[in-house]
Amino acid sequence: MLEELKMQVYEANMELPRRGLITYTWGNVSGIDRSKGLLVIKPSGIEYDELRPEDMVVMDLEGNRVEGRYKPSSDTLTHIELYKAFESVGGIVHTHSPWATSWAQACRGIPCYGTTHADYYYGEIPCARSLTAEEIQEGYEKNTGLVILETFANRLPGHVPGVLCSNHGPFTWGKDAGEAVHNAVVLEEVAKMAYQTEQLKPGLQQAPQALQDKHFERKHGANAYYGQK
Ligand SMILES: O=C(CO)[C@@H](O)[C@@H](O)COP(=O)(O)O
Repeated sequence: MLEELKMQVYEANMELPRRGLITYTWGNVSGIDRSKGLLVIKPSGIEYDELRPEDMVVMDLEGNRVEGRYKPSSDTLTHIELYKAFESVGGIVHTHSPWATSWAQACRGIPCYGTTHADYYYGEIPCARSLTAEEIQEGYEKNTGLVILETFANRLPGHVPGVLCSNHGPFTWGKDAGEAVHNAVVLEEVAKMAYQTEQLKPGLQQAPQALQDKHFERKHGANAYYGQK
């Protein structure tokens, strides 16, 4: 079942160590088939160099395993909350990539200091609030998804394709698993640049709004013209 999606999700997972976003098994990628209401996700805790396409786990949106010999990623219920709320999203990534995770551990959103950021993320990349002790003890992974959704109450997931979870790490998404990985790579680069920018100039303001608007619009707006559009 879902052989093509399994291959896509497998390849997207394997891109994480190639891009230096993963140490050991610290991350996961999923993709969804909306017509079937099923998602495919990496199994939990299996070393990347042992992973095979057929090891990907098929889940329904209620959190039941539909196919696969392994247990799914421990973050599956977070992915499910995001898929349920963000209808345009087709792929999700979670990593502990060090620069993005450093901002998450500082419980800080990443300000938009330049056009690299604005080309992909419109405005600050937010940091979701910390979970309460009760939210951690009961339903932790689902609640991680719910606080991300709280953070997006007044944001569009298509404008800001990622978030930081306080004291934890980043989640990113996209139209499919490959685009979600692309956005994870960009987030890591932008997190590094923002840190270095603040070292060079503490107290800096975000990039001018007109510049942020121009760079986001020319790639993603109704009249986008970046590349071969
Ligand atoms: O946050 C954590 C562990 O603290 C997980 O995201 C990470 O180790 C990946 O777990 P899975 O192998 O996907 O279950």
